[in-house]
Amino acid sequence: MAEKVGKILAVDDNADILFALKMLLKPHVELIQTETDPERIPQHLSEEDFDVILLDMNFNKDAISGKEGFHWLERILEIDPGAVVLFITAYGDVEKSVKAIKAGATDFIIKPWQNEKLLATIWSAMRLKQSKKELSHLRERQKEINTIMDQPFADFIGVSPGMQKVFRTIQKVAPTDANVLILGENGTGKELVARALHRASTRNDETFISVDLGAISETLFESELFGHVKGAFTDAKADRPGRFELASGGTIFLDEIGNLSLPLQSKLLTVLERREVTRVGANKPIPINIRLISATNMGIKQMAAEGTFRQDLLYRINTVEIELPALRDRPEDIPVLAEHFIRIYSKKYNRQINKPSPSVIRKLTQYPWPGNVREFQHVIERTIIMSEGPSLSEDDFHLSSHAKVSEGLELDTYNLDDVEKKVIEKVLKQHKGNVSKAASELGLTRTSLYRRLEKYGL
Ligand SMILES: Nc1ncnc2c1ncn2[C@@H]1O[C@H](COP(=O)(O)OP(=O)(O)OP(=O)(O)O)[C@@H](O)[C@H]1O
Repeated sequence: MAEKVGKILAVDDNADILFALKMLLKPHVELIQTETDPERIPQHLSEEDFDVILLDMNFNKDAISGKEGFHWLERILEIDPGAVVLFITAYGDVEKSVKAIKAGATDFIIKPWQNEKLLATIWSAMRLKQSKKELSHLRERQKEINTIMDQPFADFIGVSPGMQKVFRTIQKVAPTDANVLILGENGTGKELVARALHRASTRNDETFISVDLGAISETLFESELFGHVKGAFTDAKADRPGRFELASGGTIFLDEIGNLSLPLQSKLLTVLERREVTRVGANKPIPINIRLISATNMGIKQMAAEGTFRQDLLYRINTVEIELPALRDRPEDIPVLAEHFIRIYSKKYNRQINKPSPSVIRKLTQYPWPGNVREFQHVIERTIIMSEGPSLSEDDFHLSSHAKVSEGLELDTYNLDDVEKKVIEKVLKQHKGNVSKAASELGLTRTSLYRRLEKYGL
């Protein structure tokens, strides 16, 4: 190792041992701090951020029980739960090493040691510390991102009886760890419900990982969800954890679960039953501890009855169901949502916009909102950008293009899939094939639109 890396604290009552460690480690590490008095450990920890702590198991001369070492291990982990501690003892045996590791030590070094072996153990402990640091850094980032992302839409708006019922269910279910299935059309706020459940759960300090199952291709499914080891396939250049592993301790949100093919449903079911994942190319399963929240806009019970969605998987995921009503079915929410988004976008675009007039609210309430709140939000944003004065008038809201689409649509069938296909074709044509514009018009995300294009072979 050319560059000196890592800071090490070695604690042993035998000064000769410490001297030998210092001589061995000095050429390789950034700092090797030695200490004969374990009472001074807390002070060292407060002064320096050590990567690895080498800790003697017996401090009293002739002691062999290791009790003192265990006491200090406990103290160190109290001060820094992420500390990486290697026990040193001359009396090491299998039983004690197992006990030490159970108590939170990372590994075990037996005196007298072989230099090569000792160095190898220290390097791997150092790598572990590095990944622990990265993980905690990622967690902090995720927390920060969650707060930032939640901020503009922190308010989950809804005064209608339908939404009030949803809020009550969230409050009741969030702390229970029960698997939740969220049902509702596109843009009704399913992801908001999932995040609200996570925030109100006991796991709220941990990660919330959202996976759009509809956007993951069949071939990448396992590697994305369960991870892979280096060399498992051509593009696997390094070990990589999957989403389940990343979500462990926290919540995983599987969006668009109804889009999974039957073979992938079986793979998912196995993971949920065993509560462990095996990275692609590995043979050792990794236990996972997750809260599962799923969502779909499809008629999943119908699919289960028809055999396109596994009944046993449905039972696994829907301990509790939360159904989000479509926006057209909760007109009471239109005025509050309008005020909410006007507040957000007038701030974003630095505009002074008044509360919407009753005639504007009437117009917004009469429109059927096929893309639900997402579409509503886009319309408000677009209208604020295009409007001139502080008051929005009815004419500022251009909702007619949607009406035209449906007016000009010649239907020779009422099969919903065929209707959806026709509407998509029409809107795409209207936007000259521009997927972003078409998606926005349809109140869909680009990914959702792409998925539909694939589904209908467009
Ligand atoms: N009740 C609500 N209050 C405030 N904002 C909402 C509400 N419902 C939805 N939204 C907003 O609408 C947009 C769509 O919501 P979300 O992504 O949660 O819907 P979804 O049902 O998961 O959509 P999809 O099925 O397309 O994935 C988001 O920007 C969200 O913040």
